[in-house]
Amino acid sequence: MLALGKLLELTLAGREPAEKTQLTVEGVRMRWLSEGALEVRPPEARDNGLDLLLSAGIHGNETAPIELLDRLLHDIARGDLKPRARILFLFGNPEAMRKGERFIEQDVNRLFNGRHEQSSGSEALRACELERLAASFFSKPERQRLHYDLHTAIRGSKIEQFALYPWKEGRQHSRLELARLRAAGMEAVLLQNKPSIVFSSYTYDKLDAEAFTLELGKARPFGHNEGVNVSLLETRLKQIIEGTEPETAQAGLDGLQLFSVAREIIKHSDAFRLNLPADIENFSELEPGYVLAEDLADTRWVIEEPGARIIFPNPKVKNGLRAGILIVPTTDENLA
Ligand SMILES: O=C(O)CCC(=O)N[C@@H](CCC(=O)O)C(=O)O
Ligand SMILES: [Zn+2]
Repeated sequence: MLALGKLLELTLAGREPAEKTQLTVEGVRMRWLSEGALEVRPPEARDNGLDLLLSAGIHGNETAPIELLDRLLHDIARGDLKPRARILFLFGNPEAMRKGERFIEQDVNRLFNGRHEQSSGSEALRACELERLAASFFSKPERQRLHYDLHTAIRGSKIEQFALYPWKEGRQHSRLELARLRAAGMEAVLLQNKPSIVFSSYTYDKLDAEAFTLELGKARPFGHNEGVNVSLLETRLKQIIEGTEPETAQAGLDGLQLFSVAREIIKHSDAFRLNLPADIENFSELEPGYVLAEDLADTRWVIEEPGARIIFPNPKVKNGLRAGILIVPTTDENLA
């Protein structure tokens, strides 16, 4: 296999490849751009006009998505997968991946859309570099732009695989993209309703990509991901890459559950308390009247919304950041 197919090995070893560009037997050009960043370009005659950004390892301990991208890259480097799309593979936080940690000093996925400029340190620099790499990749006009930022969650989930769909003023969420996600195994989608500082929001908002964060299961160390079943997603990604994706019937969304954000729970101070068991699962329902969280100055987060559920509860985040999202079921009536 071509050395550049071993991007994960290079990244985990903190090594730069001797040769920065290589051609597969199929004439596919692989170009190492920077640590954890590799561009794949099909021969011009085979290029179908899709620019696909696949990122993982934004959180260094979320290894199932990293292993998935590694498998795809190996297949391309061996000539077993024959891309018709241009692809950018990104491993988001190499330093944290090497240490098996979510992040080192600060969460890279809270540093996009301008936030890295108000910060310092290696993770702020990395967020800036990821924005630059994505912007340069998505700078070609008249091409379709798609970004999947792959994650696994800190805790177990009543709904294992789901997507978060960013928001932008004046832009409608696409039914076709949701149908594609359903075919890729996603069981639910959270339709965001305000701007955000995560990577997929940056590529959606600033680079006009169709962009999603995908949650694929629970985070585990490398080699321990047999419980994370990514087979449907993997099949779909291979089809997208090879341009052989079957048409998706978009009318009914095939049972895909839709949610919207009711409220983001923001931790304001060290006095913040989240009144949930440590092992609570994502998508657990909370009854109206329940005091979910308390903070300084008698701030209380009381559930008011019927059908409310919690995702990503995390009282350990830094002050000023999201310590959970309260979501409610929604319908497909506003989809484009
Ligand atoms: O399990 C958790 O608490 C977090 C899992 C995770 O990393 N989720 C992403 C979601 C990004 C988004 O809002 O689109 C994150 O929190 O960065
Ligand atoms: Zn993550």
